[in-house]
Amino acid sequence: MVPFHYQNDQLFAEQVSVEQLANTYGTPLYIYSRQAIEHQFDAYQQGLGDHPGLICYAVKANSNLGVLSLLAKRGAGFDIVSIGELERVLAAGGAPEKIVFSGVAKKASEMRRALEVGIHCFNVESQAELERLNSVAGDMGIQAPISLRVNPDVDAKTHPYISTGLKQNKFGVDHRLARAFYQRANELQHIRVIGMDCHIGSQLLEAKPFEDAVDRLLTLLDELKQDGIALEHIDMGGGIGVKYTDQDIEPDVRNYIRKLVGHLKDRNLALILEPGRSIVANAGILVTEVEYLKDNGEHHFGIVDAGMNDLIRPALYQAWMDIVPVNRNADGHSASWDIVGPICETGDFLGKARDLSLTPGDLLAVKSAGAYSFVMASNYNTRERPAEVLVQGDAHTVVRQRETLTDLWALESTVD
Ligand SMILES: Cc1ncc(COP(=O)(O)O)c(C=O)c1O
Ligand SMILES: N[C@@H](CCCC[NH3+])C(=O)O
Repeated sequence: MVPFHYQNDQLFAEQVSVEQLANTYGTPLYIYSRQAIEHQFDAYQQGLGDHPGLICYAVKANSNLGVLSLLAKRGAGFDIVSIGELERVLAAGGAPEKIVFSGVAKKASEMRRALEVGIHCFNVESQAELERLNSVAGDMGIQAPISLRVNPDVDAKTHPYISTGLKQNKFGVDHRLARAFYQRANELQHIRVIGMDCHIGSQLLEAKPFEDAVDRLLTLLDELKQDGIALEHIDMGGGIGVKYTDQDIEPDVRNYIRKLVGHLKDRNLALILEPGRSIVANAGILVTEVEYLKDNGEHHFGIVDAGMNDLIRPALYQAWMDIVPVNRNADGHSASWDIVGPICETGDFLGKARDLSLTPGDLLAVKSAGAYSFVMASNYNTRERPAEVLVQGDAHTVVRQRETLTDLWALESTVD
């Protein structure tokens, strides 16, 4: 599935010209391909096959209602980390009983709402959270279904900011303390223990860390059996990486899941997964227009109308994201360009040293911008966040309008 491709040197999103979309909706502009999202989600379902389980899309990766609603229609469950994400999923038509709730800082009000709507399970991340949940569920006279997020202390070999399964990370409960945690949870009147969870990090390109984590969890499951605690599911989180650079080899989703399912054979355990990036990253691009070219003899700057406020991954994680011309035929000045934005920060770049041929007015597309891109955008420098458009075949729909300037200060007031 190649959602973005060239026809006569013009970039297309499915069957729609990207230039046409930019002319219609303006830039900067996020464009998503519906087929690409569905294709990736289907790969997860196919990997699962007949094995009981649930693919809970990690809402944080791209929480646009259009994206959530198409996944809900496809049968997806959802992994959420806040009441905001919960309400978004419900607003998009997601089924509450297919929601798992992760996150280290759940408030009592968030727990109450999640219990009220009847989510599938809380991925509890600490002893203190467990006690709070027991008390909230107790006040409501019900039981809260839980899974413990185990921190298996394995090195996911990814950027340190997006590694989550090491003992120095704030996530989950140390695997050495997990058995005692389960024993305690099992004694609590308003807790129903149903699963075991882990999520070791994001943008993982190797299978080994996942395998180490599965081994740790299965050992723990066997110990729990000895304690008379039988679980219904194991949740291996998200984390499968995507190809950003030519050196990246993207893991095969179906094979990965089939392998996982193989580990669970004869164990009577459903498999839950929480993929985010691998479902949406390559289904999106950010389109930006070149405003100015600037050259000091040593450095060539292509100054574009999208900045770190629109797409922060390069600035925050030194992430490399491919930048391509929308019109490959454009006659421009060829050089090794730093593609920089309008924000007053030196770290405001989308890419450095990119061999491109540029003229002011050209359109560029930043690829793999469907995940952790618009969701991390801000209004820094009082800039409206971009519009988001979903393409399906030759049709296109605005799934989020561009903000207007007055939106930006609508909640503020002046003083005398
Ligand atoms: C608990 C949890 N589940 C799932 C995900 C989704 O991860 P990814 O987008 O790498 O698939 C994340 C983000 O890293 C997460 O924190
Ligand atoms: N925001 C990160 C991923 C974070 C994963 C969330 N646990 C990125 O852009 O790569």
